[in-house]
Formats: sequence, C-alpha cells, structure tokens
Amino acid sequence: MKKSVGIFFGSDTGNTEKLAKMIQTKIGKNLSDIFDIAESSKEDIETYDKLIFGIPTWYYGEPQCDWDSFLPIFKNINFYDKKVAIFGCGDQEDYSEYFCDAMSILYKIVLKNGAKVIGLWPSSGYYFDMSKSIINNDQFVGLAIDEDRQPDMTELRVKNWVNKICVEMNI
Ligand SMILES: Cc1cc2nc3c(=O)[nH]c(=O)nc-3n(C[C@H](O)[C@H](O)[C@H](O)COP(=O)(O)O)c2cc1C
Repeated sequence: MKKSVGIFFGSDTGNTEKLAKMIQTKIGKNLSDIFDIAESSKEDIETYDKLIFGIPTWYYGEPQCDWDSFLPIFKNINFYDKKVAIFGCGDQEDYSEYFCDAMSILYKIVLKNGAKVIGLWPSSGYYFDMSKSIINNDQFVGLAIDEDRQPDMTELRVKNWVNKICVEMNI
C-alpha cells in the first residue's frame, strides 16, 4: 500500500543513503517509502503529496551525479499542493565556499513548480564561508549534514529536523 511520505536520495559514497534510512526509521517505516533517485521515475515521485529529497554536493557545488542525470525529468514535475523537505550532505571545511550548494538546486525547482517547502534549518553551529543553500541570511533551505566534519551532531540534527517536518507535514 502507498505510504504517506516518499523519501528520494542520491548518494556516491553512502552518507546521504545512510541519512535517508535514518530519516525513514525516525518517521516510521509504516509511514514512509525510500527510493534511490538512480532507480526512480517521474511517476514514483508524483505518487506522493509529502516528499523528502536528499542530495549531496560534489565537485565544487555540483549535484550528485544521479540527481544531475535526473534533473531534466525533475524540472517537469508539478509540485503544486505538495509539501517538500530537502536535506543534503556536504563538507564545510574542504568545500567551505560551496557548502551543501546542491540543496539549492532542488529548492529552486520545487518552489518554481508550486511546492510548499518545509524544513528550513538554522545555519548556526556550522562553520563555512559560503553556501548557495542559505536564504533569509541565516537559514538553510533544508537540513545540512556534515558527516566529514561534524558526524557527532548528525543524530541530534536528524531527530530535531524530523520532529519539525512531521509537524509541518501533519504526520
Ligand atoms: C571530490 C569531492 C568533492 C566534494 N565537493 C563538495 C562541495 O562542493 N560541497 C560540499 O559541501 N561538499 C563537497 N564534498 C563532500 C561530500 O558532499 C560529502 O562527503 C558527502 O557526505 C558525500 O555524500 P554521499 O556519500 O552521499 O555521496 C566533496 C567531496 C569530495 C570527495
């Protein structure tokens, strides 16, 4: 049976996949399905009214390669009346001028295509120079996770973010 939340992730080295599974466990496997974007279709995404997208940033601000391949399809999805939350993995030290940039690519597309974006996240507690994923001066467009520099903070960040989006998604 179709569940209420669809979680879609792309991942090169497993961090975003691990995070997606952690998020699914916290929401509840009875309430959420999980998909690798590398094996997903437009219809898979269109099925859900509540969506979570996980995207890591690679090579100086680029989207992970499976997401990059999927973007032409993604741009043609109508997100009207859908609630969308975004999370991303990055490295705030080695890529301090591009930290979690790729979240902003998905954010702009879903916003343009009618989504209500939820799960904005404060930038306090991170140490980076620039991120395209910052809006309103000090908020990430979604949950930023740094498994390279701040892995100890991941568990609490995920817990607090999932609690927040569950309220915002009414689940
Ligand atoms: C070659 C290379 C390029 C990277 N480029 C960026 C970047 O531009 N911005 C960023 O925030 N993180 C960057 N990272 C860090 C990755 O996003 C980070 O390790 C992330 O956790 C990988 O997620 P994944 O395992 O799901 O692919 C880069 C890492 C490597 C090895």
